[in-house]
Amino acid sequence: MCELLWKEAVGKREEPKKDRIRGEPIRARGSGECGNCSDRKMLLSFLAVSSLGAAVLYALFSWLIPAVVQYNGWWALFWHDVIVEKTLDTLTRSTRPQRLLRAVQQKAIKGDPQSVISAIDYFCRHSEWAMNVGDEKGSILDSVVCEVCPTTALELGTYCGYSTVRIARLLPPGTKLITLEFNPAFAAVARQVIEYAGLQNKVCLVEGASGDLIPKMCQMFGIKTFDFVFIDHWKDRYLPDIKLLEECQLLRKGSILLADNVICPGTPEYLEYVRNSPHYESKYFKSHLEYTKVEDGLEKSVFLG
Ligand SMILES: C[S@@+](CC[C@H](N)C(=O)[O-])C[C@H]1O[C@@H](n2cnc3c(N)ncnc32)[C@H](O)[C@@H]1O
Ligand SMILES: [Mg+2]
Repeated sequence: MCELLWKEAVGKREEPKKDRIRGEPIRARGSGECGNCSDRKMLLSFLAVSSLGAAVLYALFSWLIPAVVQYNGWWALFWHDVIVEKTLDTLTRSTRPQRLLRAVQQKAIKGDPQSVISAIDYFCRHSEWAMNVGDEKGSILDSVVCEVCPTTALELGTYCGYSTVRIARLLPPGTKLITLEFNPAFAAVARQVIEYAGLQNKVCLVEGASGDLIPKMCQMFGIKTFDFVFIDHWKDRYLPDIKLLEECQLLRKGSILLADNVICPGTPEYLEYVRNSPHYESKYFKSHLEYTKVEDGLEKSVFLG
């Protein structure tokens, strides 16, 4: 009986092939083992290698990459702005500003600017990083706007309208914020974000390049000088554009310039200029690159005339 059961159990295995001349079983080449043993060994090594690979990938994505991009500015921008954004754009067939707008429409309360700001910050901390000034530097921006209490205000670089909403919600009645954005797709999203926050009457979003629009401020809006300018467009434009504001006499004694990202990605020529020019008194506010732990800050410069 036992013999029968044993045959039943092992009988289905292939008989090892035998050497035709010597009649001995042929062993698996090189290993000194039978074919089945070597298959099992291969399977085990495959499982070991793939589990090791999975563990390495897990460590990479759950720990190493987040740690590196939290503390290294170059990697943070490359990871969030190139790798993640392009991948998500391709996978979701939408753009980051469109995804950000959807988050606002789903999470924020219409007509409530604070809820729009919170919805964007939540989206950027939990779903996708985006190049808004962010909550940490945003509170410095808020305090400067409150201190200046401007009657004329200009923003260079709107993107999705996050800082526009932050500034406009604090403006005294009757003050309009002029914000410039040269990317039509970003401008279209920003208009919807500003309208969702109920601030469309306090903001004038102009589509176009700062270099072309700054000289037209008087002609377009009858503006003589700006009390407050928030500078947050492409970093190589900071210096030429404040020189343009000076040339067009759009700065008065006491006008305040607040420049974002002076450390990361950085604006060395601009900093050198405002810190060494006798026409400015400048102060650095240390903070972090939006939604990371990388050092960045805002430079507040008072125009002395
Ligand atoms: C860093 S984002 C602005 C972020 C925004 N201030 C915020 O904190 O929510 C910079 C924006 O400036 C725009 N920009 C860059 N150079 C510009 C220029 N010369 N004129 C107008 N817009 C510009 C870009 O298209 C981009 O949307
Ligand atoms: Mg910025």
